[in-house]
Amino acid sequence: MSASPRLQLSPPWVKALPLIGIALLAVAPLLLPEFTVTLLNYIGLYAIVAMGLVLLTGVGGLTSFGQAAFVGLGAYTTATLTTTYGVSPWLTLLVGLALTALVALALGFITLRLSGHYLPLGTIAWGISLYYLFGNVEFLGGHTGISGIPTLGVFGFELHSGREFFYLIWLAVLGVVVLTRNLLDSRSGRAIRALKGGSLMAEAMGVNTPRAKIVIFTVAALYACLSGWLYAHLQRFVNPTPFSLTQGIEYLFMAVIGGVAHVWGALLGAGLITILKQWLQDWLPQLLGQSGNFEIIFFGLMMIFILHRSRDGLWPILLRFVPQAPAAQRVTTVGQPLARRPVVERGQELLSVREATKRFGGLVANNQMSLDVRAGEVVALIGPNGAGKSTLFNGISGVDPLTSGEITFRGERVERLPSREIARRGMSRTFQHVRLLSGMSVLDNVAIGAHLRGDRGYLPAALHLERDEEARLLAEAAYQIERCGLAEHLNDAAGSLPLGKQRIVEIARALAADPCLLLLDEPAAGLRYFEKQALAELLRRLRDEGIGVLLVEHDMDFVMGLADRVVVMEFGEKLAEGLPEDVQRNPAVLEAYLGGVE
Ligand SMILES: Nc1ncnc2c1ncn2[C@@H]1O[C@H](COP(=O)(O)OP(=O)(O)OP(=O)(O)O)[C@@H](O)[C@H]1O
Repeated sequence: MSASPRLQLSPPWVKALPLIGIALLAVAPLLLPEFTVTLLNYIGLYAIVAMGLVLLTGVGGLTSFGQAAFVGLGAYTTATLTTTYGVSPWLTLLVGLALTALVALALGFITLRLSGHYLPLGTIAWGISLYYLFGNVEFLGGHTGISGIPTLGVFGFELHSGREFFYLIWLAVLGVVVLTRNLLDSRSGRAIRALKGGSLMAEAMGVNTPRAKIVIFTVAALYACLSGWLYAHLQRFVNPTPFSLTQGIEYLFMAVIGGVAHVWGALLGAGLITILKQWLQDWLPQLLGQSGNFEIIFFGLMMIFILHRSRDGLWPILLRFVPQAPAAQRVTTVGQPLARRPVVERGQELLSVREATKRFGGLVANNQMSLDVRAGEVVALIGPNGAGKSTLFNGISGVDPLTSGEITFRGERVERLPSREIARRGMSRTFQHVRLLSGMSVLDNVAIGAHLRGDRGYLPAALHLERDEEARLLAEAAYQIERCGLAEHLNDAAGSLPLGKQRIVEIARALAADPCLLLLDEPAAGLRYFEKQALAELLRRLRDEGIGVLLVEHDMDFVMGLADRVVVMEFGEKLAEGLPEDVQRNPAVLEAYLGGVE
């Protein structure tokens, strides 16, 4: 399958920017004074930590104030093992990374269950705890610290000076940039990007969101550990001060001010804050006539100002002055399309709901509701506002489980399964209130629907060893977009489309999962006449292919012209069920639902 997204050409100099940056970095230590090289070294070290925060906070939406403690873990591990036990620094890097991964997994399992402001508070708690651990444990040198940390040797060449160290630090920065960008540009990356504001939708598409959170938490901690390891061997001395909560806040400043959701924002933020800090530390005491950490006050004010002006930090502002990077042609011709689920024989029962009841406190939103859907039929679920239709959808799809009742999907009881497990069994849905990731392209949004059709994990993604699978996922997404009539919007931001089209994007996303049962919650709302006709035509084609469709819709012409059977709800209960023509003549339905109008 191939698709032809719009391809724009980018000015060659924009494409060359990273290469120009690398060339400048290569010659920098040869030309710049010692002081500037030292400053650049620190910018590199901080940028590595900030990059982790871009992933964790900017993209994943999980705020952490405790990253400095992980930097300390990396620094103290190598400081202790090299000075006390004479272990090779390269081995201590591996030990530090392993230890950090263990600590991050343990802390992540506890902390990431917290939501809202409890999560940042949790990170503050363990950030402070680790800091005091460094200062109070005797064999870690207490507040005096550990000195005499050996230099690093690379291929027999000892890195004694900052100039020599420069290349190692910036190689690490480059590595972290590449890993992060690779990770975000993948199936796993889409799962991570869905965490901020789209967890419920992502789970319904089969994403294991708790796992995604733990992974980015651990990756951010590992970046911090790497930075700490480099720091310890650059300074050759460690004490607890650089790993305090204040430094943790400063890392967050860097990520937020630079551009919290942008990989390059981490570099910008680290550079800006480090240079500003240096400058302010020189000048503010002179201006104010006394010494103190006045720069922190300045950074606080700057943060508030920038967040007022540009919530996404400075990087997006900078981008405005650069000719827009084009939407890359990401969909390519693929040899082998994704495998499809075996088709369920037409007429075979797909879904059976029995006595479904859902209570919200004292309110009974669904009361003893029962319905069936077979393969190759369209069942419409109708009823006045507040009848309980969306609640039933949420119960069936596992998004908000029932209070009681049974749901059998393809012969298996599923009412206690999480939504991602129900999705895995072939049920896919859209939402009444559209749940798209509005800043992401239509292509990426739809590709989330195909999440369960790939299996390459986070590590292959970071190393870009999953390109073949990724190409097939994107080709599938592009095919479904084309099938739903949105090919011209492939690379548009999903949030830029009118609401009606956003609903169609949701259908394409659901179809990308290769479902045997589709739950569509008000798919025709906001569509114009011809768009509704096209949608009805698409749903008829799906029915002919053997897919079962359960549809909530208020547009009666649309429903009656399409549905094979209609189930009517009122006050959470089933009022009537039957063929469209029978339901339309049912006096109870006319009275209660259609207000007695024929
Ligand atoms: N999370 C919730 N907490 C409390 N009450 C809820 C919740 N979700 C739905 N309800 C209530 O349950 C009832 C059924 O709502 P539901 O959204 O399922 O109806 P609906 O038939 O889909 O209506 P509409 O056609 O307007 O979307 C309503 O009274 C609603 O206020």
